[in-house]
Amino acid sequence: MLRVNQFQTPFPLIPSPLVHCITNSVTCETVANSVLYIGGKPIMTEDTRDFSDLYEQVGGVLINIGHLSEEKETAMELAVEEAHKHNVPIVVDNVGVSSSRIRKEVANKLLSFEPTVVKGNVSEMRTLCNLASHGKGVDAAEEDQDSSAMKELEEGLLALAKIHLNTCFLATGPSDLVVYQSQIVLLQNGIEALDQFTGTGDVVGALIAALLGSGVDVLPSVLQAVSYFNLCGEEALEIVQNDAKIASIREETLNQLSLLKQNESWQNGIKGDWL
Ligand SMILES: Nc1ncnc2c1ncn2[C@@H]1O[C@H](COP(=O)(O)OP(=O)(O)OP(=O)(O)O)[C@@H](O)[C@H]1O
Ligand SMILES: Cc1ncsc1CCO
Ligand SMILES: [Mg+2]
Repeated sequence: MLRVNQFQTPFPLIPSPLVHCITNSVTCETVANSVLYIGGKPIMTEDTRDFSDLYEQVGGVLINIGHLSEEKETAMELAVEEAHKHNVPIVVDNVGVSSSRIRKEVANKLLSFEPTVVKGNVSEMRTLCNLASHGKGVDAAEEDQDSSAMKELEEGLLALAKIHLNTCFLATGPSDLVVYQSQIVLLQNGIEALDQFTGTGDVVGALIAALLGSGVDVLPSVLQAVSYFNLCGEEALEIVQNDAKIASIREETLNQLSLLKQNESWQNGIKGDWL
């Protein structure tokens, strides 16, 4: 069992981290607001002329490959270089990597920069491990979520983690697999509805970048950001129970991002195990 008080709560985020996000325009606004709701400061820019000044202030960076273009690819590489120069933690979200060769090329190039965290849903992370993936577009497939597929993914991520010693790998889904060096954790919070509206994975990536940006260590940042988001979903379902329309669950999950952290014992709800 994961001991819930093993890690100090990261909230309030002090100092409030500036989180530079290069992300997709589908969920850009939701991602920016989510960073604000948990106490960070988002800035969404892809104009490389901003970067050298900006990185004097940036605490964490999110690179989400959901919407690619050649210009964006260049911006992503420059942002990662600036981040390294300034010792800024980097989160890479491999959105849609199972669905096109160019996304896989970009994902592999970004991985070679040794990001702090590399994430995706289970199908996306299978692609990164060179395992067969049934992911469709930006969504994961059920076939990639059964126990034998998860075991295979665990082994694939362990092998990647042996090569990339400074990178923590996160595969999200009904259970979330976290592999960092030789440590493996399986998290179990969340609700099914979190896979029924878009951008939940994008938000989780931004929350991780915010926690890293306020100085939280790598493994606690990943475990707490995923669990916090999923507990917000659980709270939301309780609140809207009698009106369980998907957009209401979405809205209440986002409301909970600013509310749940006011409960000092929010971590008591975390479910997970070291494997
Ligand atoms: N069936 C489920 N049960 C519980 N939690 C879930 C479920 N599906 C997803 N989640 C949670 O929702 C969050 C996003 O996971 P998901 O794997 O759907 O990301 P994603 O596919 O990258 O999302 P998106 O592309 O829409 O941004 C994670 O915190 C995950 O734990
Ligand atoms: C639907 C979609 N397409 C590209 S990015 C995105 C949002 C989920 O990440
Ligand atoms: Mg999803």
